[in-house]
Amino acid sequence: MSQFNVDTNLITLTRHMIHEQKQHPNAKGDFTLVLASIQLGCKFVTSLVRRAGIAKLNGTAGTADTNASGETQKKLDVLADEIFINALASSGKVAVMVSEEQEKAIVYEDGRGPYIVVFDPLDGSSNIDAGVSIGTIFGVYQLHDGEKPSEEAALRPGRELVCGGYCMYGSSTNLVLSFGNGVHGYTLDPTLGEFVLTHENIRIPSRGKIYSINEGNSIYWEKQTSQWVNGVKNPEKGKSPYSLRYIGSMVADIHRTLLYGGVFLYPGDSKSPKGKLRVLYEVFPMSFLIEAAGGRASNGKHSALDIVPKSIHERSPVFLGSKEDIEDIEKLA
Ligand SMILES: O=P(O)(O)OC[C@H]1O[C@](O)(COP(=O)(O)O)[C@@H](O)[C@@H]1O
Ligand SMILES: [Mg+2]
Ligand SMILES: [Mg+2]
Repeated sequence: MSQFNVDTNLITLTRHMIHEQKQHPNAKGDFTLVLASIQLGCKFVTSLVRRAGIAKLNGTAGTADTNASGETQKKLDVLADEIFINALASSGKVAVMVSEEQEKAIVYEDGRGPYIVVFDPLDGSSNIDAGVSIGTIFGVYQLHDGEKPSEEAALRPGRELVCGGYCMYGSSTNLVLSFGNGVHGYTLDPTLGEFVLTHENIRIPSRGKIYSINEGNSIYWEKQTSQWVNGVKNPEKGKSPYSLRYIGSMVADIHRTLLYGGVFLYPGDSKSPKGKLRVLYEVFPMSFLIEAAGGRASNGKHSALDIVPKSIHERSPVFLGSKEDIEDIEKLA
């Protein structure tokens, strides 16, 4: 801190990465480049989100196209996808990309690598036009020694992630990530253009007071979900019921869950037995963060990080949050 009460020694994500790189004498800086490209993507998307209404970037993309999950694409979905693909490609270190908005994986067979990046370029699309928080979700894997880049190479359990995170475009832009040991949050200083460490070592409370689920689907729920939700709404005498919070942007709902505790649920139901959220670029990175923060990530039966996806846009039910709450849900399976 300077004599004028200005922190002249800010810990930024870039600085953190350089520090991490120095801890590994054999590191060539490849991962630092990948993360620099993710940071660039997040800053670029921030600038578009902030100007979306003025620059007429709200609304659908205007094509008859839907993405691989059959959802109509918004203009910002398409732009964010292009931004991240270009940024990651220019790092020269990403051999395989899987995006929500691309039907097939993008595979580079020109010897670049060694990373695989899976991402949801813009999460919470339905909230874009209302100015509600949205985000980007990403996960990074490393190709095994001698492994050729391919779409199949991305079909690995979430436990093998080397990094998982999200960027939330809300009242501020927050980048939250983990390399497996601890979860840190950085806030974009719009004047510096840098992500500054603001939330060091985030730990999720072991039990929460909030449940987060699309309750409009309750007529379709399976017994496990109905029983647990009914339980927290109608507690035994002397205990308070849980509060309901549901934004409808996974990034924003998980951000709150990480900071305040509680649960975020997108279960399977009779309408959609596998739920809605996609394993590779929604369930895995968020599960990785939740578990690294001391919480529990489940598909209702076992850790969501142990799912082995068979296709890149596969879905899974997901139950994320405070460890004791999620264990209670698993006991009802
Ligand atoms: O409207 P629903 O069915 O409650 O679904 C909400 C969920 O869908 C999502 O918007 C899906 O993400 P995309 O916007 O990336 O397709 C999640 O962010 C959110 O948790
Ligand atoms: Mg999403
Ligand atoms: Mg999306």
